[in-house]
Amino acid sequence: MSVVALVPAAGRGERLGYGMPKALVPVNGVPLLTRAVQGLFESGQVQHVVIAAPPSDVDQVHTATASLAPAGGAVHVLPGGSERTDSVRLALEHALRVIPDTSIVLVHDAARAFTPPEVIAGVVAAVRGGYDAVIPVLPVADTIKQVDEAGVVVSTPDRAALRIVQTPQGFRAETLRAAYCSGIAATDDAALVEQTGVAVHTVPGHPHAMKITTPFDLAVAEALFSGGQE
Ligand SMILES: Nc1ccn([C@@H]2O[C@H](COP(=O)(O)OP(=O)(O)OP(=O)(O)O)[C@@H](O)[C@H]2O)c(=O)n1
Ligand SMILES: C[C@](O)(CO)[C@H](O)COP(=O)(O)O
Repeated sequence: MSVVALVPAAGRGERLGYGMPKALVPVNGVPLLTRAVQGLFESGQVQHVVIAAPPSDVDQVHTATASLAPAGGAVHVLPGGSERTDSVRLALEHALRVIPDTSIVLVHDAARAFTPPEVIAGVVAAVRGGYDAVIPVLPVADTIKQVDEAGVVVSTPDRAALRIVQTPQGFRAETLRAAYCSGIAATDDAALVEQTGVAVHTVPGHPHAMKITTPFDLAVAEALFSGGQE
């Protein structure tokens, strides 16, 4: 079964405010996107990576990542879309068109550049084991409130039933293809699958799989991964 990872990397990184697309921002000299792709291949489970890159940087991204693929695999780079869902859709269409025997698809944010390879392998193992859709999650440490438009609290959901969702999210290729037929947008890929009635299963995530979104997150990553700990 060929495992293909789609890497949405075309975001502008406005909340980070670094002055370049977030995927290209270096942490201790290595761009986030390069780290994310390295982690996917280091899991030992991924043969092909399809990157949805910032449209102005496709050639640069291809040069930086092509040599990371293992023997028999490849890195494919194409221009991403205007929203994350568009980038994933474009990468999925490419994978299904040009990579033979694509049977399992992972979707992994470039912004989750420090995801341990063991988490990636765990997601793949759960799909290989028979689940159609698998996501890595963490428990919620804070109390969560639902509020109305005026910021007034409406309810306090039981946090024992809530999870923080990470990537990679893993799917049988046909399950994700069918979910993307809907044409709607969502903040993660599992939400599209949920709407088709397919059960989405969870496996343990990891704090290092945090999404680099703000300057605070980048500072945390620089402190954690200042060399040697990776
Ligand atoms: N049009 C887009 C928007 C986002 N992404 C990717 O989706 C992942 C999660 O998005 P997020 O962290 O929100 O990144 P940005 O959209 O860059 O952030 P911001 O909203 O701050 O601009 C990132 O790897 C990002 O590059 C993408 O491929 N295409
Ligand atoms: C897919 C995701 O990383 C799961 O937590 C997240 O939903 C991406 O959201 P964003 O709005 O693109 O940051």
